[in-house]
Amino acid sequence: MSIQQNFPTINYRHISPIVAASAVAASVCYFLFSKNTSHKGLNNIPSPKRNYPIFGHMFSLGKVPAEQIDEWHKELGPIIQLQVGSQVWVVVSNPHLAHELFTLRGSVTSARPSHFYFMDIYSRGGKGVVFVSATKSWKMARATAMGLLSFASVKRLSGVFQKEADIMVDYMLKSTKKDGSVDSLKNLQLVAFNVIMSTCFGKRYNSIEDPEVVSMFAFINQHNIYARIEDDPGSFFPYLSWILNLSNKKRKMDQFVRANRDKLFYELIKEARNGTSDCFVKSLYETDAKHSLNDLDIMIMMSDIVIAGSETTAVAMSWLIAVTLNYPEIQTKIQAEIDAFTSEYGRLPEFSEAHKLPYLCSTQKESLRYRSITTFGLPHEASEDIDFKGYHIPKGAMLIVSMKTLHMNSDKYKDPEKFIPERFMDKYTTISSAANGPILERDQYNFGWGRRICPGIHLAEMEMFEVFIRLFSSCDISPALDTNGNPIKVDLEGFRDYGLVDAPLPYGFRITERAADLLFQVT
Ligand code: HEM
Repeated sequence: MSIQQNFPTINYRHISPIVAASAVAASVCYFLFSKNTSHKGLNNIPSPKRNYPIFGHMFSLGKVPAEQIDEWHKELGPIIQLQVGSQVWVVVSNPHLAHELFTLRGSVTSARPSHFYFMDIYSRGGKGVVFVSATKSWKMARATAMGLLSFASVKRLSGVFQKEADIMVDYMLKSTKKDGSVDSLKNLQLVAFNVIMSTCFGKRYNSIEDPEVVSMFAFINQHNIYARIEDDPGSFFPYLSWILNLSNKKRKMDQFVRANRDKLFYELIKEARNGTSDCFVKSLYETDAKHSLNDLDIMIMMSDIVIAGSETTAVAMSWLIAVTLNYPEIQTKIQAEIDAFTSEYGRLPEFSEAHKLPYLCSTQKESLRYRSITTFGLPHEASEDIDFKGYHIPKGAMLIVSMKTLHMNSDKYKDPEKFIPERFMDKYTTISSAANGPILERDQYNFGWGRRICPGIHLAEMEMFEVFIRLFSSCDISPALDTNGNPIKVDLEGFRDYGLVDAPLPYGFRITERAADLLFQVT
């Protein structure tokens, strides 16, 4: 299992001796010359022992930081402070605290921590939505993204979701016949990617091996690598910024982004503008001609949406399938619910009728709760000193949520280690309205908080709904078989670092058509 921490990713295997040695030297200077400030009347946030000079808690975080942080929360409570190099991390693990910090105090907690690659190279000094601080330009980009991804706008895309889901099911059926099983992620990645590409550029691909898809994933993969500490030692040890300046890494990063991301996206934008399909690019250039985004703003926004919107949804769907393979009764119940709908209405349900499928919708919520898509969401930053519930949070502190601890909170969720969709069945709400509603009614927290809450939530929710309706109405899924013909259990405990997200460990599964008398024929 790999070590994973989002934005920036710390992968200790990638801390070279030169970075470590320079960190020691630089941080000694930092400690000698930095001012010691006190904050009258305010308490220090509880902080774990094993805080070593220079590196702070960096190496105490262990191989799986989420698990160590979970332990520290059990020992010290729902808010803890860590020192990681020269960075201060404030980690919260309680829904109410997170809500107060990120939503109610959002005016001072909605910045993003500075990271050289994200800010200077990828976002060209602050353009786009995801990786930039809470500036005026972010506000404008975010408002545009919110418009593109609004419920009304996404609802018009249901045909795209349905078509991609049908193609996926058909392809998986053929692959199971041919190869015996299908991969846990690849087909879901293609659906999610095609949904985003159709939405943004009016373009889809037949295969994940298509050269353009390969180039896109290669770009995203390298993008995730540049997020690691090795590539931005300056944010952990400010005195190390010179390393980036001296080495030609900055130039390499810049060349990489221009030669790959910019080239790819400008080409896609050109095609979309000349094409006939309705898509975000067309709408930005034609319908909303009054908006004040320029070509570079639009290119970076599209890149943000592709990066934020494809792997996340694919991984969420892969977790739900993984759980269903280990607990076959879930599939039986979902199918019974869909069958009841189709026999009453003579057709498959639309997303607007999701409330008539409370078990499927609750399973989606429970799957997101049971296995979080990210370890820590995306970090925010304190843009000024904050007095938070009698604690002092220093300006510049990185503010993160411990998703695992939050989703395994036994005050909020009874028997949190168990997969129980029924826990959400007493009151139907969509995932998006729960996430944007009162704190007590939130079902899970994967989509973040406050002013930075995920604007793609409607798209993600509708896409997942359409995929599961199409998959479970016409097919049965079952685990792959070993060489003796025995079903292989899926490992739900481990996860693999998939850039911004935590994916299930690879598994295979079979999909077969349901018996003809059960099958509702899609026309
Ligand atoms: C299961 C699917 C998804 C999950 C779990 C997810 C999760 C998140 C999280 C945790 C954040 C950061 C929120 C914060 O800072 O508090 C975020 C931001 C964002 N997401 Fe998603 N996301 C998903 C799908 C999508 C999709 C489908 C899109 C676009 C089509 C999208 C676009 C964005 C954008 C643009 C942001 C940046 C918002 C900002 O910084 O202002 N996401 N998402």
